[in-house]
Amino acid sequence: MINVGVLGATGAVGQRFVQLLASHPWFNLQTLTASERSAGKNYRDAVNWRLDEPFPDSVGDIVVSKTDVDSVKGLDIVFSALPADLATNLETDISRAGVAVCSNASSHRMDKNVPLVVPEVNPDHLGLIDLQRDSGNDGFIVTNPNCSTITMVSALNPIQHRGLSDIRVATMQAISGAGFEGISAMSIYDNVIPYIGSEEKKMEAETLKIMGSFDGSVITNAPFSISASCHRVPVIDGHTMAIWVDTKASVEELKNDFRNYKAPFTGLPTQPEKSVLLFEQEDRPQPRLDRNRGRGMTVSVGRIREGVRFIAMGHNTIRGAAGASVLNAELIVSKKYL
Ligand SMILES: NC(=O)C1=CN([C@@H]2O[C@H](COP(=O)(O)OP(=O)(O)OC[C@H]3O[C@@H](n4cnc5c(N)ncnc54)[C@H](OP(=O)(O)O)[C@@H]3O)[C@@H](O)[C@H]2O)C=CC1
Ligand SMILES: N[C@@H](CC(=O)OP(=O)(O)O)C(=O)O
Repeated sequence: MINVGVLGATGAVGQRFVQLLASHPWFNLQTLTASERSAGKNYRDAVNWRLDEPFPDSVGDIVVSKTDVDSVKGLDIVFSALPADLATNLETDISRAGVAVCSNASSHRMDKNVPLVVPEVNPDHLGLIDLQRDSGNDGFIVTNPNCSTITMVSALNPIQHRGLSDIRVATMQAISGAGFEGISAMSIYDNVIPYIGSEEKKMEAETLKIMGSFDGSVITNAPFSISASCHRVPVIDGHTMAIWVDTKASVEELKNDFRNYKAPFTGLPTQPEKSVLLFEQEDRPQPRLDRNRGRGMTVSVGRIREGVRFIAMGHNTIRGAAGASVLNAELIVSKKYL
């Protein structure tokens, strides 16, 4: 078994990590950290469990640790669900202490030697781990993208080989993306908020890195332009987006690409049967009906029309956050980086 911990284990993403790791077949969840407010309490007393899934009793007696390097030294992997300002230095320090960090936080995503990975899209970018290890330290940082970015690149991946240019996207993002205390009911009920801080820049920059090519030493950005407009809507979980792409391929060719798409690997425990699912019905996908497909790991697409325009939707705290990080860790193990 591989010994793992979760940083920020009491938060919205942290609870998803705990749910996914409590009975994971490869990973032994040993350490849970949070703020000084929670440290020293049993996890069951520290956490306000807010997921639909039942609280995993097997981890209830773990005593929550402070979030520092000493608390996680000796673990094989830590999963980070920390606020980005805290993650910046701490993730670096933890990796320098010899621990592999699989992070959800945005702090290191665009660092030159840090892989920003969606396993189905750019597994080869894990090669950057070797460059991080050039300094003689076994630890490293691997990141997963922003939740909207993950949904979009997962949906573009099956059709990227057609040659894409001038990508435009308009998102409709769930409120769980802002964290448990992130947005008040008075702000979002009966409303749409046409602004999510830094989200558009992240979608644009991260997509070009992930869909770019890696030659063993540097990543060259993907050769298309991308323009994003991001909006918060009153949905609990599941980010939906309308995507426009310029391509010479026909609608029927693109539908066949989605129908025939297979992930480039098998056998990872968190991998869904279908990473991308094409809906033929004209009113799907919908977040309430489709976000839990593939245990929250399937990205659903539909309404592919001339233009070319289509809809994509993914569970933002599973496929878009904790599940993405756990799948990255499984890929890291399967590729023998650990
Ligand atoms: N991939 C993606 O797109 C997504 C990424 N995220 C990212 O994941 C991270 C966590 O987000 P989310 O779960 O929504 O946030 P929450 O606010 O729900 O949780 C924050 C967590 O961090 C802990 N924490 C807060 N302050 C401190 C501190 N000073 N020292 C130590 N621990 C602290 C909290 O502990 P306590 O309970 O004790 O206060 C809690 O466990 C963020 O970086 C966010 O941007 C989020 C959603 C999707
Ligand atoms: N900003 C995203 C969630 C998030 O935290 O993104 P990031 O991991 O890029 O900070 C949302 O609100 O839906």
